Amino acid sequence: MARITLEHLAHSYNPAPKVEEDFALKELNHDWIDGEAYALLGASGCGKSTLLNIISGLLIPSQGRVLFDGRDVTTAPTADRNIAQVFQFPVVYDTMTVRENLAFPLKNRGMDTAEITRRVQKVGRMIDMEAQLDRKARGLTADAKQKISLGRGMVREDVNALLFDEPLTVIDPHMKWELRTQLKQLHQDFGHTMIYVTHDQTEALTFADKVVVMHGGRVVQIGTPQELFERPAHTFVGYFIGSPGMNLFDAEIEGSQARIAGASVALDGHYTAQGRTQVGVRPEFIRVAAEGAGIPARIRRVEDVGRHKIIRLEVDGARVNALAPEGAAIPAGADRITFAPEGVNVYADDWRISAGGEAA
Ligand SMILES: Nc1ncnc2c1ncn2[C@@H]1O[C@H](COP(=O)(O)OP(=O)(O)OP(=O)(O)O)[C@@H](O)[C@H]1O
Repeated sequence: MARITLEHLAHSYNPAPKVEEDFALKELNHDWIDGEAYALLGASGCGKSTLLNIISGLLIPSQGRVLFDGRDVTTAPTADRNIAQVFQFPVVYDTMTVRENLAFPLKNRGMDTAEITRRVQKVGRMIDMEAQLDRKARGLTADAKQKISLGRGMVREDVNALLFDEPLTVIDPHMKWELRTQLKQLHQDFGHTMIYVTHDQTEALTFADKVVVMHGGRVVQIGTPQELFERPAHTFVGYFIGSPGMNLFDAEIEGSQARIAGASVALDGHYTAQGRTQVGVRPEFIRVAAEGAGIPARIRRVEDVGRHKIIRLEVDGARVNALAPEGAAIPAGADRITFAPEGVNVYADDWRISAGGEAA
C-alpha cells in the first residue's frame, strides 16, 4: 500500500501546448490517502483514463510529479510501481487454465506453492469461478474472462495500489453488483489503496470512500458521497450526481437574500458574489405549496416511481424537478415552491461559494 502524491500534475497530448484548453488533464495537486478507495467519476472524455494512466506509468505527464510514499516514480515504468491493474476488457491467457491465470502474478514473484493454492482458491471463490478453476480460459465468455482479470488484480496482497479502469463494463448487471460488493469487501479486508474509474455514479458512490469528480479535464471535487450530495462544489457535480440532478436557478444575490423569478429566498448568511450567480437545490429539498411565500411554479406532471414521486415543474420558463415521498399529498392548486434551507447552495460562475463570498 502507498500514499500517492500528485504534484502540479498536468498532461497535454499536444507536444507544444500553449493554452489551458490544450491540456487533457488540467493542473492537479492531490494526496491519495494510503488505504482509501477512490472512484474517478466523470463523463466520457473528461480525462479519467489519462489520470489513471499517469498513476500506473503507462503515460508520462507533460508536467508535474507522481510520488509513491514520497518516492518519485514519474518516469518509472509500470513494472517498477508494484501495482495491479484491471482494464475495461479482459486480459487473460487463453491457453492457461483459470487457476494458472490467477496464479500467474504470484508465480512470477516466486511465492511458495501452498500459499499460491490458498490465494487462488480464495479469489476463485470471490469471483464465483471455483468450479471452473481447471478449465482453459479459451472458450469462456467475455464476462467470465473479465472475472479472471479482476481475480488476477485481487490475488496479490502486497501491491502499492489497485487500479481499475471501468472493469465492469462487460459484466452482466447481477454479477456487477456482486463483484462490486466483493471489491468493497476486499478493500475492507486488505486496506489496499484503490482507484476505480467509472462514468456510472451508482458504481462510484457504492464503491468509494471518496469520489473524485472530473469535468473537462479538471478535478472539480473530491469528497465523500454525502459531501457530493449535500455540498456540490461545482454545478457539474450537482447535475451529474443524483437522480434527477440538482436544479439550478438563475438568481440575483443581494446580501442574505436571493431573488429568483421575482421572489425572495432567505440565504444562510451574507454573500458577495460576482459573475453569473445561481442557486442550486436538489429535488429532495424542494417543496410544492398552494399558499404562503414561495417562487411561482407550474406543475407539468407527477411521476410515481415507486419509493417517491417526481414532480416535474416549470419555473420562469425553466424545467425544475422536486421529489416527494410516495405517500405525500400534493396540495390542490399548488402554484409555488419553497426550499428546505439546508438544501440551498449558492454558485458564482459554476463554483459554490459560502457566506462571506469565499469559494467553498
Ligand atoms: N492518445 C491520445 N492522443 C490525443 N488525445 C487523446 C489521447 N488519449 C485521450 N485523448 C483526449 O484526451 C481527453 C481525455 O481523454 P480520456 O481518455 O482520458 O478521457 P476519459 O474520461 O477516460 O474518457 P472515456 O471514459 O471515454 O475513456 C479526450 O479529449 C481525448 O480525446
